[in-house]
Amino acid sequence: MSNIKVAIRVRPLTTSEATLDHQLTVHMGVNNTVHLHNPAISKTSAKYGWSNKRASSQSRQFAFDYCFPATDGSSVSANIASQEKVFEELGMPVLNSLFDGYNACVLAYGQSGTGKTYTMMGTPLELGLAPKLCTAIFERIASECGCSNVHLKTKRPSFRIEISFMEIYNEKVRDLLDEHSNRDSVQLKIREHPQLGPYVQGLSRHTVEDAAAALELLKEGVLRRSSAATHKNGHSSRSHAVFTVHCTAAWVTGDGLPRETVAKLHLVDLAGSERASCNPVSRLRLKEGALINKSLASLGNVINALAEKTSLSKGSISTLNTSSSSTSSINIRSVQTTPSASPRRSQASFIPYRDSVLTWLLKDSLGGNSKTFLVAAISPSTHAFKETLNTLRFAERAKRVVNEPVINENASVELIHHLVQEVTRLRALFAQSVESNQSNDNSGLIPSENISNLLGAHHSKARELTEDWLRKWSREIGEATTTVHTTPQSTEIGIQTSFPIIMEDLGYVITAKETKSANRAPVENATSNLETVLFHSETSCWSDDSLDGSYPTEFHPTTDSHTEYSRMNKLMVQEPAWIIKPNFHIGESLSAPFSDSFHQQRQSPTLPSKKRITAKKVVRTRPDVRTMFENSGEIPQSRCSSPLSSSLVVTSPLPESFSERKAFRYLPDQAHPSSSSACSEKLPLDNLPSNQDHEIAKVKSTSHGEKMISNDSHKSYQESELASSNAEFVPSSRIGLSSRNTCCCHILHHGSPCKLQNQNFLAQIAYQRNGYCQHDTSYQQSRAVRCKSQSFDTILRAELLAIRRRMVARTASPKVAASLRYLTQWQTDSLANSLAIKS
Ligand SMILES: Nc1ncnc2c1ncn2[C@@H]1O[C@H](COP(=O)(O)OP(=O)(O)OP(=O)(O)O)[C@@H](O)[C@H]1O
Repeated sequence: MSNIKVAIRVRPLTTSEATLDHQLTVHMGVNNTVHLHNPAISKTSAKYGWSNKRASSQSRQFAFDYCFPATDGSSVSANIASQEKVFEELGMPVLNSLFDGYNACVLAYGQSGTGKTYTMMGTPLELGLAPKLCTAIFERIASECGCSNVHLKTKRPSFRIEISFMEIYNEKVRDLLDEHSNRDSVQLKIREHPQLGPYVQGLSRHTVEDAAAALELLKEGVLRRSSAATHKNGHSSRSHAVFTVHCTAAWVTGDGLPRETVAKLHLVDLAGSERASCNPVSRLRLKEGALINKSLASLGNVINALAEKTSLSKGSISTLNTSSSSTSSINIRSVQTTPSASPRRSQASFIPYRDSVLTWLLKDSLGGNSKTFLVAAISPSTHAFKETLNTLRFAERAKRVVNEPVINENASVELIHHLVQEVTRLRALFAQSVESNQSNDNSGLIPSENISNLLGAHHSKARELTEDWLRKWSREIGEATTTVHTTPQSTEIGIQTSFPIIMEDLGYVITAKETKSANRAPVENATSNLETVLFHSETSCWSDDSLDGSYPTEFHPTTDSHTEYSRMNKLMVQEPAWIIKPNFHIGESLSAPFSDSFHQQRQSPTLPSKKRITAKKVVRTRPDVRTMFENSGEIPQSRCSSPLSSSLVVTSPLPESFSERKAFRYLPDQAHPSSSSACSEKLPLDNLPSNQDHEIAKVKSTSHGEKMISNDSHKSYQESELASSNAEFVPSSRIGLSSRNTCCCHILHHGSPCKLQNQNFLAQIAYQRNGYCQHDTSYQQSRAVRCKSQSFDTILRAELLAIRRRMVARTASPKVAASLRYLTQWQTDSLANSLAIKS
C-alpha cells in the first residue's frame, strides 16, 4: 500500500506579471509546507478594519511530500527549484520503481500556464522529467548490465524498453507516434484486460534500444501534440498527453530460475484547467476548454471518491481496533458489513473511472497497481489565487489516495516458481515416504510412487516452461529489431584484441579474435561451452564499413567460400577450431600452438614464422584507402577474413613502405598516458597530423582516471585525415583503433539482431578490464547481434579470464613480448609477469 505522493511546484512570476507588479501569494515553509495567502484581501481587511475572519479564509496552509519553490518570498528568481532537483527527487524514485518491477505514474496537474509541460517535457535547454527519465533508463540498463548483484539479480538482466505516446484530445485517443494519425482520424478505443487493466487498442509500441531513439520518439510525439495559443499561455497544451515506457526485465536467478518483470511508467502531462469566463480565442478553443475541464472534473471526482474510500477504510480499521479491544473474537467481515456503514461505503466504493477517457485509462495509476506521483503546478501570482487554492485542495485530496502497487511478474514465470516450490515440497515428502517405507510405518503417508509421479510431472513441466520462456524471451528480443537473418540460431561471444608488433622493418597489427559458441542451453551449459573456442588470428586489418557482411565474390581462400561459411557456422556450434589459412602466416607470435584442437585441425603443429602473407586476390578495401595506396604505388595485399563474426573484415599486411614510425603515428600516446613514455622514446611525434589537436580535444576523461576516445571523435579524426592532402597512409577505423590496443567485444548471434545495451555492457566490461574499448559501430549497423542474456554473466567472466591467459601464452615469442609495451597496463603487467616466470 502506498499513498499517492504529491509535489507542489511553483513557477516564477512571468515577466509580464512581474512588470504588472503582481504580488506573491505562495510561500514555502519548513517540512514541505505551502502557505497561501491573498495579500490583496489582507490589505483590504486592514484598510476597512474587517475582522480577520475574511482574511484568514483567504489564507491556508498545506503540507505535501515535496515542494519545489520558485521564490523565497523576497526575490522572484532566488531559490528556484531546478529541473535537476525535480528529477532527483521525483525522477529517481520513479526510475527505481520501474526497475524494481512496479508500475509508476507521474501526473502533472494545474491551471493553464503554470508549468506542467515545463516540468514533464521541459525546454531544449532545461530538460524535463520525460527526457531525463529516458536517458536515465538507458544509463541504468547499462549499469545493471555492467555489474552483478543489482537488486538481488544474481545474473545480469536483459531489458526490453518499449514506448508509446498518445494524447486525449476532446475525449478522443490519438496515437502521437503514428505519422498518419491526425485529429480527424478514427479514434482509438480503450479496452480493459481482466489482469492487465485498461489499455488502448491499436496504440503503437516502439521498441527502443537507446536513449537517443527514445528521445526522438518523445520529440516526434510532442511535435504532433495539439497545442494552441490561449490568453494564459502562448503555447498551451490542448490535450492530455500520456507518454508510456514499458520496461521488461528478464534474468535468471542464482538458483537457475527465470525471472521476468513487466512494468510500465506513465508520464502524464494534463491539459491545463481554465476559467470558462476567460475570453476564448475561438469557438474551437471554447469547446476544447469545456472538454478539458470536464475530464479534469472527472479526475477530481475519481480522486474525491478514492480519498473518501481511504477515509472510510481507515474508519473501519479504527472501529475494528476499538471493537477488538472489547471483543477479541470479532472478525473484519462483520465490521465491514455493519448496516449503518454500508450505504455510504457502497457509494464510496464506486469509483467513476468510466466518466472520462482520462480516468478510465489511468485507472491503474489512481487507486490501483502503481506508484503514483502527482506534481501540482501553481502560479504564485495574486491574480491566480483562486485557481491556486483549487489546485492545492485537489493535491491535498490526492495525497489521501492509497494505491496498491505490486511487482509485476510474468504469469508463466510465476507458475515456474510455483512448480519449483512444489517440487521441493514433494521431494521432502518423498524422502519422508521412503524413510517410513523402510521403517514400515505407512500411516497417513501418500505412497512414494504417487509422490514420485507427481514430482516427475512437476519437474518436467517446470523445465519445459523454463525452456519455453528462454526461447520466447530470446525470440522476443530478436523480433524487436528490424533486421532479420535466416541463418541458424547460434549465439557466440567474441572478444577481439589488437596490438601492434614490429618484425624487421614491418609493422603489423595483430588482431586476435576469440569467439565462443553458447547457443545451446545457455544457462546450464554456458560454462561447458566455454571450452568450445573458436580462435581466429590475423594480421593487420582494415575494417570495411561499406561491406554489408555479405560474402564477397572475390573471396578465394584455400577452401571454397560457401563451404567455409557453412563450416564456420557448424564450428561455432560444434567444435573448437583454428581459422587460419595456410597462406596466412604472420609470424611466430601466432604460430605458437595454442591448443590441441589446433594440431588436430591443421595437422601442421607450427606455422612457418616470419612468412609474409600472400593472398590470392585483393578483396575490397575501402575505396578511399585503396586509391590512396594506388596513388602511392602500393597495392595492399588484402584478404578477407572468413565471416566468422558476421562483420567482414578486410585484412592486409601493412604495405612495404609503412615504416615503423608511420605505423605508430597512431599510437595511443594521448589515449594511454601510461604508454606514452615508451612510445615517445622511439617514435617522435613531430609528424603527427595537425588535426590531432582535434582528436585530443575529444579525448574524454573517465572515472577510471584513464582516457577514452569516443568513436565519434575517432571518426571525425579519420575523416579529417582523409581530407588532408598530405596524408600518406590513411588507416581505417580498425587499424587506427587497433593501434590503440583496443579490446573490442562482439556479441554475435546468427539469426537475430543486436541489442545495444548488451553491446554497451560488453564494451563496458572491456573498458574496465582494458582501459579502452571500442564500439564496433560498423558491426552494430551491419549485423545483428543478440545473445541470450542469461549466458552473458558466466561466459563473459570466464572469457575475460581466458583472454588474459591466452595473452600470457603469446609471450612465448620475445618479439611479440617486445610489442607489449604498447599494450595497456594490465596486459603489460600480466604478460611481463608471465615472461619473468618463464625465464
Ligand atoms: N518552474 C519554472 N521555471 C521557469 N519557467 C517556467 C517554470 N514553469 C513554467 N515556466 C514557463 O512558463 C510558461 C508556461 O509553462 P507551461 O507551458 O509548461 O505551462 P502549462 O501548465 O503546461 O500550460 P498549459 O496547460 O496551457 O499547457 C513556459 O514559458 C515555461 O517555460
